[in-house]
Amino acid sequence: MIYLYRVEEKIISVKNLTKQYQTEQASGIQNISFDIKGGSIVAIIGESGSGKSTLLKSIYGLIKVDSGEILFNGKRILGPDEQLIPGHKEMKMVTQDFSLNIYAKVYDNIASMLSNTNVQAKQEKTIEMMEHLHIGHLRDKKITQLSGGEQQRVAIAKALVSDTSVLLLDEPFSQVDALLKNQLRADIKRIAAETGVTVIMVSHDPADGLFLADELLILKDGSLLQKGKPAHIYNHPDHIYTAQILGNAVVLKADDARKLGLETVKGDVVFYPEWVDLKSSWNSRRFEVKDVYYKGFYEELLLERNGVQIRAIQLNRGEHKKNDHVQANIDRFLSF
Ligand SMILES: Nc1ncnc2c1ncn2[C@@H]1O[C@H](COP(=O)(O)OP(=O)(O)OP(=O)(O)O)[C@@H](O)[C@H]1O
Repeated sequence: MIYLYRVEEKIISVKNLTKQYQTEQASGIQNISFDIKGGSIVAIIGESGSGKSTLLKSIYGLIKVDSGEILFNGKRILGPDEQLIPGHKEMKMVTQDFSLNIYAKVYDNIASMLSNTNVQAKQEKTIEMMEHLHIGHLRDKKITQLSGGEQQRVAIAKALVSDTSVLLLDEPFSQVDALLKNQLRADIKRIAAETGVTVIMVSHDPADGLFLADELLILKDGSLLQKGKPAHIYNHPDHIYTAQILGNAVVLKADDARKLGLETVKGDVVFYPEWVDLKSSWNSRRFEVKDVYYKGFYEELLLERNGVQIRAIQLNRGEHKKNDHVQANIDRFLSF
């Protein structure tokens, strides 16, 4: 497959996009602007109702927006009222139901996206795409004979086979278990690198974006809170919500923060549990371990001092137990 776009080139520009639904509460998306580089993986993260699907469908041209515009390589994307078949020919969207012909074979599902003008080219492209997705061995199976993860791969192969530049994924991992999810995330990353396709995905699970994305977009109540590289946003969140959704951050009111000796000029104090350094000690920073939560390869401790509770990570499982006293230094914190 041809590498279609260099990473630095802007493929999509969203400008001041607003869509309000006619409901009593404010809903939809408000005045959203951002650019997407060709060949990158972008994850739109936010809780249910934050406007993720509205934004994704608008980019694809499925929603008539109230104001603003979306440009694809500099050209305005038309809304559903402006063309006969809504959507965009260089983009494909994979929805949660995969939209496959369940009675047809894997090969035919994928090949159906290509024209019959050159039968040999059609065959070669279909086989090449099946190989990219590691589903060549499933070629003659019917969709009903496949697992959820296999169906997902077929859906992605079908979406990518017809020279697609942008793959839109709506909650791609919602139907699969944790083990398969890790595999599919890695697959999407590999396929994007191999084909050069731009991926825009929507997820309510921030771990998807942190693992996969070159850029994260954090949405809340229809507004774009922050956009940037996952590690940057994680370490420098602009909003408390971002720190909470990405890393289950501890949030303390200024009064409570002061009770722990944290001086803040502004309101709330925010830090991630892994920013707390634990030591067995009896000096003034003593916390009581109120509870221990098992998390697999680590434990999370619920700590209390002067009536204020915080959480910390304990990698050395069992080192500090319930009712123990520990020294907890909050190495870094943010003020909001
Ligand atoms: N067709 C519609 N008519 C009225 N309101 C809608 C419509 N579609 C979405 N909304 C509302 O707009 C807001 C954003 O919805 P959207 O589906 O974009 O959010 P989301 O982040 O994708 O949520 P989820 O993760 O639950 O799918 C919600 O308050 C939702 O109820």
